[in-house]
Amino acid sequence: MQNKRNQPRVFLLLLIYITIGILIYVGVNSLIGTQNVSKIEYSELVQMLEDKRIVSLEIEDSGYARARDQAGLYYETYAPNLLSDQQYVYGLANQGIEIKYTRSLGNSWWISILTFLLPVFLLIFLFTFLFRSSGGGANQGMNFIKSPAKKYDPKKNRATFNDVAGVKEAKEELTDVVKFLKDPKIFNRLGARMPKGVLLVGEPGTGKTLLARAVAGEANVPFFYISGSDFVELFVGVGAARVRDLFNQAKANAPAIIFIDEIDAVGRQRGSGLGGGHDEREQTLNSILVEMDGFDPSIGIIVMAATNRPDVLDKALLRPGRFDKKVVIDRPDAQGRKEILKIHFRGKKIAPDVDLDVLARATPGFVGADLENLVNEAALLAARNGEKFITMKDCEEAIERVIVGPERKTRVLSEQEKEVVAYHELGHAILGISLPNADPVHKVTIIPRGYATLGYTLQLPSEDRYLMSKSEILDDITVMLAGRAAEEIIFDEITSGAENDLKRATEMARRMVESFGMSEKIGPVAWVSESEETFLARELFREKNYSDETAKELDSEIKQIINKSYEKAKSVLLKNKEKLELIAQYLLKKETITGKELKELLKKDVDDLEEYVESFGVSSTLEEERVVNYEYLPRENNPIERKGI
Ligand SMILES: Nc1ncnc2c1ncn2[C@@H]1O[C@H](COP(=O)(O)OP(=O)(O)OP(=O)(O)O)[C@@H](O)[C@H]1O
Ligand SMILES: [Zn+2]
Repeated sequence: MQNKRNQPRVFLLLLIYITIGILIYVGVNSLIGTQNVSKIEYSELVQMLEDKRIVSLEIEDSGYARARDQAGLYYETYAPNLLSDQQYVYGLANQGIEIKYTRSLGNSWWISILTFLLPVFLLIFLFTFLFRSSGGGANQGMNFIKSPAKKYDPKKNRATFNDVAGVKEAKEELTDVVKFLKDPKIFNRLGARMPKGVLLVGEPGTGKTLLARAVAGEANVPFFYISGSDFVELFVGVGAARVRDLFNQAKANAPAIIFIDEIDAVGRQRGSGLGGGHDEREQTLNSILVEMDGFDPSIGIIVMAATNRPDVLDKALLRPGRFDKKVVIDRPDAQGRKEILKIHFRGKKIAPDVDLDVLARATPGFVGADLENLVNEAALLAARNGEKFITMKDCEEAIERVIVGPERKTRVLSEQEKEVVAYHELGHAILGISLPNADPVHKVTIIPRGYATLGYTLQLPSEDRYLMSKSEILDDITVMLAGRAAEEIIFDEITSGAENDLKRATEMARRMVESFGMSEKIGPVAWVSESEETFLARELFREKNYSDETAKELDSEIKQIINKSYEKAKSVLLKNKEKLELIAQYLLKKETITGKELKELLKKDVDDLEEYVESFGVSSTLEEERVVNYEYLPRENNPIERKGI
């Protein structure tokens, strides 16, 4: 957002140098040199010499001659023969004319430019050198070492947790940080160790910056903001000096929060830059590490950093004592989006037909920034149409504008697509819960992420596993196939959405048969030699160490494993079909269900479940919402009183 801010400053400085150089050069030249010189022909010079009007003659090695007459006026002409014709010059000297030979520089312009550029470059070099060696940076009085960090005073422009919605878990995780900043001493007395660094991980626009500001606001401490891309500077060493300065500023204002946005811009794995080392970035990163190790946590400084690429970060950043606390900020679910919309509709005039539930449901995949954008667009549309209130129609049009807008990276699904995704994901999740050897289900969501994933079921193994038993692998395969199975059961039609599932399941089954020796019919034989282990190698060489007959057998075994697993998935889902349908309705409304919740839902009998799902998010909340909606309106503008809107 505010990157590259300092590059222009350096260029400006350079420009000033050069301009001053030119001015001085031109000025001096015109003052001393050419001021009163009149150009004359050689013959005129000879005439003047013969008339004895000339008192002195200056002959340049370039062949130019400058003469001064009795009145003190200068004349210049090109007279190369004065260089060679020593006799003539000697004669002139004898007449009492002062003769001077000089070296010329003045007449070749590039040489003149060089003569003033050289000192400029020297100066620049000197500056660079100073930056590298200037220790504390802040006190050196040089302005552009000073970190461009923006300081937010907590009193002005304060954000609190009330300004951030849809990130309940993240807020909960950060309450400790707030408590710590409010009173660092208590924490120290209790011997509790606070993290020095908190890494906020989330996609762009999910509110990482806002959340960090809210932490500062809640704790009532100053907030120092800088973006990783600000550090990327022209001169080596500036970034590192800025880091030191930033930390010094924060320490002087402690307790405080330092927020480094886009930390991946400087925090990428070292030595991974294309074309070898990236000195400046590495130095900056190093100085961040040094500063984080250096300060005493008891003074109350928390370094927060935001990224959407935690995978590329240098491992050193994530070590204990650095960014060892990680807070993930997901895209908001329907409820979260409704709350975010509420925040941004605050203080705006909206018509009673605006239904936040409907808007929230129509915007899966939207992040906070998108929703803010939506509200702004709607307000603009209302203004353009000359309306007094933002209507539902404005909002709907605004959604479209945001969707086609240049910044959005995800697509919004149609109602029907959403339904398919819901059943598909629930298929995975229900099997994941029902099968004893499958990995526990952490959550199911139909919130799209990027173009590629429409929804996903997150399974987390309960422990790190190095060995997998046959029944575990079989259950895994069944879970993978259950998405497709659910689609088939419900819609009697299958979609392309299961492509990746099928690939993974088939690959797993192939390895069972060919590498793990887990097929009863074929027995404990590894049919794939080591060099062929990888898929790529198999594709490339296609040479087998078994006969065609064996190949057929292997293929049929693989097919059998897949088919059996698929039938198993189908039978489990068929047994739970009613529940599947009810829970799918629930998932469509809620968009994300945790594994724990899903387990409990599955335990309910069908009637209870039906009641539960139907009562979710209907009438009561809608009514509540209407009341809240009206609250946004100043009383005199309340549309209830103003008929005809
Ligand atoms: N959870 C939220 N609640 C309320 N408003 C939000 C939320 N998330 C984002 N916004 C709005 O979107 C704006 C942009 O969010 P913010 O800059 O904090 O996102 P970010 O995750 O830091 O994005 P980036 O990675 O692009 O810096 C915020 O100023 C706020 O108005
Ligand atoms: Zn799937």
